[in-house]
Amino acid sequence: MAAAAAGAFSLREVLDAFRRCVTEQREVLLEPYLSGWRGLIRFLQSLGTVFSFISKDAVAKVTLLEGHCQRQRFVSLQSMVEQELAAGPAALRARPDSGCRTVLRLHRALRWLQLFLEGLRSGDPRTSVLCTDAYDASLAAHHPWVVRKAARLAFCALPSREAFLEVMNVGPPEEAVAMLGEAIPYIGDVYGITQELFERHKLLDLP
Ligand SMILES: CCCCCCCC/C=C\CCCCCCCC(=O)N[C@@H](COP(=O)(O)O)[C@H](O)/C=C/CCCCCCCCCCCCC
Repeated sequence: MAAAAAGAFSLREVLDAFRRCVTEQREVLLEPYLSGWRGLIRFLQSLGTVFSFISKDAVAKVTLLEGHCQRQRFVSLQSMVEQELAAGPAALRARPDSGCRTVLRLHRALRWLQLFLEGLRSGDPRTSVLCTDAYDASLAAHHPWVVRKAARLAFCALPSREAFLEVMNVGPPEEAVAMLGEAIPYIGDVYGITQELFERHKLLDLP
């Protein structure tokens, strides 16, 4: 039985989802994008209640996007941006539930993930420090003081590097590290395409 079907986290399945995201035309497909996020959230939920304020926010954002995809038949990030912008940039900026503003939050979190996985791969055993550094270089600037405080406190409860490598469910630590090396470029690719798309449409500061 696949690890995901059994409810366990599998880095392989997250990697596969992000690999499936990017088409030959460099479009980002939303179904595998959200599937990758669901896999990551499963992992976060397994870390315990101290992280539940983070996982609840991530679940809410993925659920909102799934609803948009079903109702508006969005297939790719590019089609979502195009359709939501059709009403004009001002109308889009006024919408608190738009797909674009919601993807932007996950997009910033994807940068956090990329930096954190690079840190794990580097061999540095200080997971809390790695996580805080990645957070400070990505999401922190977009969060109010109280969220930054709560997030940094939660990072102190992170498991050790060995535990992270084990929970990836890909075998011995050296294989887990190799898989990190495989996964990071796919995540970086999705991040880069999204960043360029949002930059081009001036959507990087959607309120
Ligand atoms: C083997 C290694 C695997 C690593 C797997 C990591 C799994 C991480 C899974 C999910 C990451 C969390 C994604 C959080 C999305 C946050 C989006 C956001 O910025 N939301 C804020 C703004 O939203 P709006 O109010 O504008 O709608 C919202 O205010 C946030 C609230 C919650 C706090 C978010 C803190 C984010 C910290 C990210 C690091 C997660 C640490 C996980 C440790 C493994």
